[in-house]
Amino acid sequence: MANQFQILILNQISATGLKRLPERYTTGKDIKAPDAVLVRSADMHGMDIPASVRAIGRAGAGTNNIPVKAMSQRGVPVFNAPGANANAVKELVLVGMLLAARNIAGALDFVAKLDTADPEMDRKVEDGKKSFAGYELAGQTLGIIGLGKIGCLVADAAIKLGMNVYGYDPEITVDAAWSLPSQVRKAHSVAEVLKHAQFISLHVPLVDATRNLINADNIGTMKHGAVLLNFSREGVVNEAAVLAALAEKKLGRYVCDFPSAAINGRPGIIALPHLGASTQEAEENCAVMVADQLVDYLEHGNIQNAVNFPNVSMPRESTYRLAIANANVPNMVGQISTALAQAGLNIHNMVNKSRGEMAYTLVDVDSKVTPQVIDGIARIEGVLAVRYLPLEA
Ligand SMILES: NC(=O)C1=CN([C@@H]2O[C@H](COP(=O)(O)OP(=O)(O)OC[C@H]3O[C@@H](n4cnc5c(N)ncnc54)[C@H](O)[C@@H]3O)[C@@H](O)[C@H]2O)C=CC1
Ligand SMILES: O=C(O)CCC(=O)C(=O)O
Repeated sequence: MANQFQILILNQISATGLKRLPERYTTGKDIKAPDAVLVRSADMHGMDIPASVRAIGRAGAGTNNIPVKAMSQRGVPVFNAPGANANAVKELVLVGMLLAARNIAGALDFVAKLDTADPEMDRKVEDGKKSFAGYELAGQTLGIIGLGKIGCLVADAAIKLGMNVYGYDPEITVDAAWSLPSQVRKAHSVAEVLKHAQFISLHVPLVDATRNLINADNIGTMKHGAVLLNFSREGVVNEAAVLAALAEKKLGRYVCDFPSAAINGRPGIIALPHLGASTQEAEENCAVMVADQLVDYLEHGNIQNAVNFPNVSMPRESTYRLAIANANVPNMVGQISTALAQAGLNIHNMVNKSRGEMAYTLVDVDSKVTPQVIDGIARIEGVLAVRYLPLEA
C-alpha cells in the first residue's frame, strides 16, 4: 500500500492548495500524530508540536508565528511561500496610501451619517467635502524599508504612479535589485528614508533586529505630517511612539494591518484586519506552493523554500533514499558514508548542502536500508533527523 500521510491544518487553507495533496493524504484539525502541519497566522509558539511532525508549511511569507529555532533543533524544515502573496499586499499598500492622502475613512463616515431624508442633503455634501480635501500621490516621495518580494512590487507600482521612491535594504538580493526600476534611489539607512519621505512603508520580517524599528528615537525625524504604513507586523512599530507622534501632528496617519487595544479608534489611525494576503489569488498561490513543497519533502526529502534549511533537491534514480538533517559541523558526510559502507550499502548518488548552522544530506543507495542502519545514523552526534524514503513498488 502507498504511504499514507496526515496533515494537521491550523488555519483555513485554500481548497485549491489542499487539492494538490494526493488522495492518500488525510487533512484535519484534530490529527494527533501528523506528519506535517499547514498553517497561516495561527500562533504555534507554546503549542505542543507532536514528535511525529516532519515539516511545517506556512501558507504565506512571515514565519514569526512558528518556533523556527526549536524546529531546526529537531531537524524539521519550516517552509513558506516566498512572493506568493506579494501582489495582494502591494495592492493593499496602494489602498493604504490613498486612504491616507484622500481622507477616505473620514469621508465615508461623513456620508454614512448623512440624513437621506434631508432636502438639504446635496448642499451639505458640497459643503462638507472641503473637510476631506487631500493630495495626490504623484510627485510625493515614498520610502520603502525592506526590498524583498513585497517591497520591490510596491516600489515598482509607486514609480508607475509618478512617485519618487527611496529604498533601504542592507541585505537586498541580487534578483530583487535587478527587479527594481532604475528610478528607485538607494538609501543607506532607515534614518535617510525617514528624512526624505512623506510616505514610509515597512516590508521587513519581524525578527529581533526589526522589533521597534520605528520608535520614539526616530519617529520625530520624519517629515511633518508623514504617513507611516505598516503591512509588515505589529511589533516592527512602537505603538506608543506612533500615538505620541500623531498627537503632536508630527505623524499625519498610521495605516496598518494590525489592530490592537492600544491604537484602535485613536485619531489618525487607519487599521485593517490583517487583510494583506486575503485575496483569492494570494490564498491559492500560497496554499499551492506550500502544499507542493510539503509533498516533495515528505515523499522525496527534497527541500525548496524552507526558511531554516538550504534548498536541496536530487532526482530519484534509485528506489532507496535516506534524508538526513544534521548540524553543519565537520565530518558529518564522512560518518554517514562510513555507516552506509559498513552496512554494505553502495551510494548511488548523494548531495549535502549547508546553510548557517544547519545542513541536509540526501543519499540514494542501491539496496534496501535496514532499521538498524537508520538507527545507527540517527545516533551519530550532530544528526538531528533521519528519514527513510523508499519508492513504493
Ligand atoms: N499583512 C500581511 O498580510 C502580510 C504581511 N507580510 C509581512 O511582510 C514581510 C515581508 O514579506 P516579503 O516581502 O514577502 O518578504 P521577503 O523576505 O521577500 O523580504 C523581506 C526583506 O526585508 C529585508 N530586511 C530584513 N531586515 C531588514 C532591515 N532591518 N532593514 C531593511 N530591510 C530588511 C530583507 O533583506 C528582505 O529583502 C513578511 O515577513 C511578513 O511579516 C507578508 C505577507 C502578507
Ligand atoms: O495568511 C495570512 O492571511 C497572513 C499573511 C501574512 O501575514 C504573511 O504571509 O506573512
